[in-house]
Amino acid sequence: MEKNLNIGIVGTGAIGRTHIERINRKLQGAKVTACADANLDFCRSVAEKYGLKVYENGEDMIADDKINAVIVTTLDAFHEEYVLAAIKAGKFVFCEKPLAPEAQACRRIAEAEIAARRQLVQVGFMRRYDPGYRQLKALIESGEYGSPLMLHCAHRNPDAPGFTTDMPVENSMIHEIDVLRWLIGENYISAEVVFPKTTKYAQGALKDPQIMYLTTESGIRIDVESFVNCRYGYDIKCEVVCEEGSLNLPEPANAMVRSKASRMTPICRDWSERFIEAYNVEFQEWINSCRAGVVNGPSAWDGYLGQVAAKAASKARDTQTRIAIKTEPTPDFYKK
Ligand SMILES: NC(=O)C1=CN([C@@H]2O[C@H](COP(=O)(O)OP(=O)(O)OC[C@H]3O[C@@H](n4cnc5c(N)ncnc54)[C@H](O)[C@@H]3O)[C@@H](O)[C@H]2O)C=CC1
Ligand SMILES: O=C1[C@H](O)[C@H](O)[C@@H](O)[C@H](O)[C@H]1O
Repeated sequence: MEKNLNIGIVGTGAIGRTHIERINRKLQGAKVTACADANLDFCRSVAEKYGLKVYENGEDMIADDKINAVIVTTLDAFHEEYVLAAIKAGKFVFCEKPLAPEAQACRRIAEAEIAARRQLVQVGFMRRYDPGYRQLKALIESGEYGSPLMLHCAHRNPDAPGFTTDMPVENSMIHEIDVLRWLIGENYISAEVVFPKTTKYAQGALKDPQIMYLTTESGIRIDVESFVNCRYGYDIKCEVVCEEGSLNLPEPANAMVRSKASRMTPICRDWSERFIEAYNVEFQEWINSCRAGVVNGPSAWDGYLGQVAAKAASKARDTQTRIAIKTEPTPDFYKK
């Protein structure tokens, strides 16, 4: 049996700490043993809590022979440098979404991986590991309900302090962009974004809600509502309308409470709660695959395809026109 992984994490912020907690206190086969972060003081406090070694910079940690695998949970703008450092060091690297804010940066990472002749990168598109989305994929692939024709989706947050109009597509709906392409097995050919009436709860100039329309190669029409100030909870919906049936993403199994002549079923408050099982499955499978020497989760090319679509949707939003989504042919290196 392969030895346990010693993982180094760059980025001890909100989601970085949830990943340390799940790997070191719940999952098997690996431990986060080291960390680095631009905010060194806070990084030290996290290291003290979990007994980690602190590195003053991420590159030194990544290069250390004692580190077998890397997790990147910094702000988006710094993903590329650390992912490239991990590839250069020949180490498996899990990078939270997005792989990088610009599609060309994702291409640079893919080219570095191809040059290294080893697939080392996995991108944190955790919805592919959610049991509900996996059920939907199995139902579609069964063929029992005919072909998908339309998808109706919603991605709602109770609130989103500091959100600006450019964020719903590239920070939030990037999840739908990836998971829906995985779900139906088709690439996108165009994007549009429209603005319904803005809620009074939108801060500053934020336009909220927004609706993104995607069209796939075979003509499937997808609408994704992003409503980041819905007030009532964190609510994710996905309906796949097929020729002979409608397939719906299951709600999390929260107990219904009957009290005072009423019924109440709690709704999740954020993604860490709604997708807790997806994150755990995602990381256990990543750990297992790293120990086996072959990673097979969302690749750097998936990261590139997602970013190209997201940038097209952003341009559609800013120009209020339909924008074509054009990607480079998939390199043989990434063909399953
Ligand atoms: N998969 C998912 O559902 C989610 C993914 N994310 C992604 O995770 C990443 C982190 O998000 P949060 O934890 O919410 O942000 P955060 O702001 O809480 O943490 C980011 C951390 O990065 C550190 N940092 C910034 N620049 C750095 C640099 N140059 N070198 C090293 N460290 C640096 C900051 O000091 C901070 O500790 C983002 O890319 C975000 O898109 C975030 C939330 C959910
Ligand atoms: O990555 C995420 C989370 O997973 C949520 O789904 C989004 O609403 C959030 O904006 C984003 O940071």
